[in-house]
Amino acid sequence: MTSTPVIDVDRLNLSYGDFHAVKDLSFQVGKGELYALLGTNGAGKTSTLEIVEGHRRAGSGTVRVFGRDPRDRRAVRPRTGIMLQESGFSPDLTVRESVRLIGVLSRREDRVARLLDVVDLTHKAGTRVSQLSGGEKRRLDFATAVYGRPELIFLDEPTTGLDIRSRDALWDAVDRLRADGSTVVLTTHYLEEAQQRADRIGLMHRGTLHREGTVAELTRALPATIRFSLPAVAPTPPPPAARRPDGGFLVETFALQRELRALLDWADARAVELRGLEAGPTRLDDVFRSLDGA
Ligand SMILES: Nc1ncnc2c1ncn2[C@@H]1O[C@H](COP(=O)(O)OP(=O)(O)OP(=O)(O)O)[C@@H](O)[C@H]1O
Repeated sequence: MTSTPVIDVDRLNLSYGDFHAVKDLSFQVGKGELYALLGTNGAGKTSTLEIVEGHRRAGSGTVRVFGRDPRDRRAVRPRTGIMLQESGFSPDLTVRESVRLIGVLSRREDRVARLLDVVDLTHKAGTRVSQLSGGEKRRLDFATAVYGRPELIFLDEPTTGLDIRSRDALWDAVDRLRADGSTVVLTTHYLEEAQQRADRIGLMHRGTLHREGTVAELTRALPATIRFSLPAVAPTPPPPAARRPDGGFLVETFALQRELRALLDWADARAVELRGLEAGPTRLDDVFRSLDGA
């Protein structure tokens, strides 16, 4: 990382009683990066982000955001937008009032109408928060997190409950913010979103950063896969194709093109149909599954 990192976490530890939830965790996020902090359930992502966001005190270690202690709220908060998993809006406020209130608290400049347009809630501006659907509340959360185009944005499971159009709109808005230089920290259980969007991924498991890198770096160590199934009367394909418990076949290989060609030649020679054929590099899901034994 060439310039000073926006987020610098160094040997962070946190315990709840005698349970060691975050163990010697170190990572950095550079300016303009989209960093996805992913992990298994209970890995310690939320605990870590609560500390980085200034909501929780570290047990030990150092955390710096813009070179400051994140608990120095006056210095850090105006430069930061946070979309939490659970919104803390008053149910009696309208959508417009909620955005305006967060805007005042953020001490950033923006136009409420612009924000409502970004998240397609203009037609709900006068509606009380208590009357919004789950997806609409999530869009309101996003609007308040990006009020005033903050330099650093935390998105905690941002697309949970959003339909496909709203997801696309949210990512378009994130792309525009990134084009303006914003740094984004994302947590999500939708791995394909992280795979598509993240510059780098930190993979947490049981309190530690198990692996870190670009998607290519994380998936390189694992073989590519070919998946297919065969009609009931077809001959058995030669190794390395192996039958899976669901009756389909799986080839794991570091020579994807060669194995795929061999398989297609084998099928052509026998006039066998390869049903549901899929071939490609390892997905992030497979990296996750490899954590199970870790
Ligand atoms: N207030 C608390 N008191 C005691 N234990 C806690 C507390 N908060 C979290 N934990 C424990 O610390 C561990 C890490 O929790 P955390 O919420 O940070 O994980 P996470 O990676 O965000 O998980 P998930 O993906 O399931 O949301 C879990 O085992 C959890 O049970």
